[in-house]
Amino acid sequence: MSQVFKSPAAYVQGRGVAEEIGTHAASLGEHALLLADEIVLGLVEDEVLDSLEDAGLEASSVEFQGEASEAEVDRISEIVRDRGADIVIGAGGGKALDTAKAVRENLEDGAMVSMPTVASTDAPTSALSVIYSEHGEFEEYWFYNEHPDLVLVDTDVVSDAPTRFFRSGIADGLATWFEADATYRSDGDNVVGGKPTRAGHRLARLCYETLREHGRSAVDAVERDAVTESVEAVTEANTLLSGLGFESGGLAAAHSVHNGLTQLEATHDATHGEKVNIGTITQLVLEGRDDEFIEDYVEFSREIGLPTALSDIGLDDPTDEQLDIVAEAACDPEETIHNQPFEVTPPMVRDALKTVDEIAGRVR
Ligand SMILES: NC(=O)c1ccc[n+]([C@@H]2O[C@H](COP(=O)([O-])OP(=O)(O)OC[C@H]3O[C@@H](n4cnc5c(N)ncnc54)[C@H](O)[C@@H]3O)[C@@H](O)[C@H]2O)c1
Ligand SMILES: [Zn+2]
Repeated sequence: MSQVFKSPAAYVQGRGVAEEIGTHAASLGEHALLLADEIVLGLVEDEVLDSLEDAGLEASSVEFQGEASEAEVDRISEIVRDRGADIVIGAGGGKALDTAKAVRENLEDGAMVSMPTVASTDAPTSALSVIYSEHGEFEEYWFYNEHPDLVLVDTDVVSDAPTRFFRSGIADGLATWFEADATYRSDGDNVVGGKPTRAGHRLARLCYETLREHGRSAVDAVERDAVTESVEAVTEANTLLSGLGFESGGLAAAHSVHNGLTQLEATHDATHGEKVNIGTITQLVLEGRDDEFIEDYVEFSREIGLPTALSDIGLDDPTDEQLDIVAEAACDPEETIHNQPFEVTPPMVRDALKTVDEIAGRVR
């Protein structure tokens, strides 16, 4: 099978770049529709619509209801068609962006712009949506041929958002390296339909190194709504490097465990990245990493303020039956856990999850 690397056409990041969105989006179409929830509209709507209009585009907005579900995609697609828009701009967290990507698929020759207002996931750059039931359980991935035409990240907006999102994005980015490396070692498939290139693998490594080198002080800065060079570095790692790294590098156990965890309603208040961090530590245990390595990862997670115990993501005293549900879902034949360079079975995942919990109790 061939090696494949894919990416968005353009990536723009910096302080105040929301004001420039019109300049960057002008060549993509004629009528832009901004999709964002009430909170995010309150933050960026005026600025974005003004910038689009100043660049000669027609511009309007629609309120996102919060879940990246098939029903929401259908509802928004109809609004976009009614208005005759040819550019969909998703602004907000991963769910708003994933919904905007799915809506673009329903347009003929439509363009799509990702404008993450939190550096919480690596969703902005990818050509896929993670689709949930209307009640928030993971359902499936929808894959597309086209990437976002533009990804635009305003670091002033990102640093003003609650720090929890920024921490969660770091977790999503840390997982990228372990998953891309597992895929590389197993000669598994990446997410864009091929074998990983050296670029996909090395960008995942650069993501990890950037987060380990700048993560702590970037979190300190964001706690005070400050933008520093470390905040720029971590925003790029969480968004661009993690995005290219996971898609062209490949996913493995950490995200399958995340998907399994979403089966338990008790985890629904934990963010994507928070659940992924439990998935990463589970992957390290599955891989039989030595104690020092795992303890170092757990300690770093703590310093960043990321969950390391099941109770940190809402699972106080989970029963074996609950952990079996998670493990079964994580080992679904469609899951990326099978990119690990060894066979993974549900009992292995259940036992790794229990061990992760015990390690978290010991490593303080
Ligand atoms: N498609 C992909 O490649 C991919 C990759 C990773 C994650 N995901 C998906 O992304 C989703 C998780 O995304 P998420 O963690 O960003 O959460 P989210 O999209 O569920 O929620 C983000 C929340 O942050 C709020 N918000 C956004 N910007 C803000 C700001 N500047 N200030 C204050 N509040 C702000 C929004 O109102 C919303 O409530 C999951 O559905 C996950 O599966 C997709
Ligand atoms: Zn993720």
